Order: sequence, then structure tokens, then C-alpha cells
Amino acid sequence: MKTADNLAISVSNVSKFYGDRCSYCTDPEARLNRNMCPECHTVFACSDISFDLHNGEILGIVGESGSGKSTLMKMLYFDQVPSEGAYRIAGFDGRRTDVFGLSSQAKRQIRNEILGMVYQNPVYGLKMDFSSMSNIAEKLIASGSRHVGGMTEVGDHFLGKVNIPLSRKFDPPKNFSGGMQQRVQIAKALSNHPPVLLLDEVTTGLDLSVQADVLELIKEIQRELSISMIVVSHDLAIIRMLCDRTMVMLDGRVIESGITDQILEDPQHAYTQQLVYSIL
Ligand SMILES: Nc1ncnc2c1ncn2[C@@H]1O[C@H](COP(=O)(O)OP(=O)(O)OP(=O)(O)O)[C@@H](O)[C@H]1O
Repeated sequence: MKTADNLAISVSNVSKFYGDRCSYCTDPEARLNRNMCPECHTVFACSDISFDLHNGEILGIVGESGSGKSTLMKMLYFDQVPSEGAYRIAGFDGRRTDVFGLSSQAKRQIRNEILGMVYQNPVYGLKMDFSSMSNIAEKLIASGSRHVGGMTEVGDHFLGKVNIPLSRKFDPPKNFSGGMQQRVQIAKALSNHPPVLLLDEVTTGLDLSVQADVLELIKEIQRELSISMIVVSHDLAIIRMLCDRTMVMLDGRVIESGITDQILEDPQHAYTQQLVYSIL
């Protein structure tokens, strides 16, 4: 059952804008040119976004390029500072604190112990010249591990789980294919058992068969470890495959949200209807 007690994270009225805003666009009724103020040209990358993520749930965020999906994910992983809004995490102080207001040291601790992130481009998530095992050790050390034997065991376990041959565990990811790099990134993100995993367009740019492998892996991990996940994609077919609930974004706003099956069966917004018909 979905109750306030089993929320993993909750996000309230989060916005990110680039520019100084003017008297025209600070009015909530202002008509923007897509996500841009026609008067002062402030860009509203994300506007007034609120949602909850329940324990063990996969929430999808779908939208076209420029709709604000990556900006939202970057704010949730503290890669970017929001302009407004609050972010509460069950694993930190039982959701009593707005973690956007914490010190960078406290945010680092949340990144190391509570959140995992898998980026579209593995260059952001991995040290390409370090071995795969060292990449995982780096994450484990950041989250407080000190015992080398224990770290090797965890590394073997997660590299095995994502089907990287252990004979290649000392190879650097730069020597791996795109699909393998994504799998190492997933192993690294999972290695400290984060209760929340953020996945930003993780299969974009991969061959269809490799894409299918990575998606199957994500489903398997969720089934086994019951991690809460947010999956961002421009591809509704991927969201359909993975996600219990879905939010649709357009021009920095959430235009529709609900159970994924309901959205697919009865899309309300014209943009969502277009997305749904495109995959039928
Ligand atoms: N530093 C910046 N300065 C001005 N505008 C920005 C900046 N960063 C992002 N934007 C704008 O914010 C909007 C949202 O971008 P974002 O990258 O979050 O979209 P997206 O949905 O993730 O798209 P994509 O899938 O192409 O990455 C876009 O209009 C983008 O141009």
C-alpha cells in the first residue's frame, strides 16, 4: 500500500531557471514561449515540480529533448542547485529536513550513502582509466568501507551481477563496449546498496539488443533488491517496460502523471497522446 510512511523521497515545488526573471514572468499566469520568458529571456528549465517516490517503486519521467528531465535529475543528485523548492529523503532524518539546504559535506554524504546515479554518458559516472574494480572501490571508500578484502568481495559480487566477466575486472572501462561501460556504471552505483537509484537515459545510444540487456538487468535488480528508482527517458517504450508510475514533462512542467498503464490507455494531454500513438 502507498502511504506517506513508505515514501523514499518527496519533492515539492522545485524549479530551476536560468536568468534574472522580470515582472512579467514572475506572474504565475504569464504565457511563456515554451520554457522561455518572451520579455527577459529567462529559461525555465524546470517549473514547480512536485512528486513522491515510494519504497520499491520505479517512477518514469518521460519527455522530449529540452523538457527539463536531466535538469531535474541533476538537482536530485546535487549536481545542480535548484532555484526554488524542497527535497526530502527518508534515509536522511526521516524526511524532516529539506536536503537542498544542507552543507555540501552533508550532500556528499547523502550521495555516498543513500543515492546511486547512472548517467547517460558513462564518462560522468566512471573513471575511464581506473579498473572496474577500482571504480567500485572508490565508491565503497567514499561510503566508509576500509577493508580491502570486503571491497573485493562486493566488487566481484556486483560485477558478476551485471555480467562483467571477472577475468576483466582489472580492465579500465575505456577498453569496454558502451553496453559494458553502462553495466559497470550500474554495478558501481549499486555497490553501496543505495535505497534510491537515479537512471538518466541509460540506454540512449546503445544498440537495440544491448539496450534490451541493460533494461532486463535493471528490471532484475529492482525485483531482487527492491530499490526505489527514477528512470528518465525520452522513449515511452522504455518507460512502459520498466515503470510503475510515470510523469510526462513538457517545457519544464509536469503535464500529466499517474499509473503507467493508465497513461498508456487513456492519455489526457495532447502531447502524451502523440507520444502514446507513436509507440502503438
Ligand atoms: N546552463 C543553462 N543555461 C540556459 N539554459 C539551460 C542551461 N542548461 C539547460 N538549459 C535549458 O533548460 C532546458 C531543459 O534542459 P534539459 O537538459 O534538462 O532537458 P532534457 O529534457 O533533459 O533534454 P535532453 O534529453 O536533450 O538532455 C532546455 O531548454 C535547456 O536549453
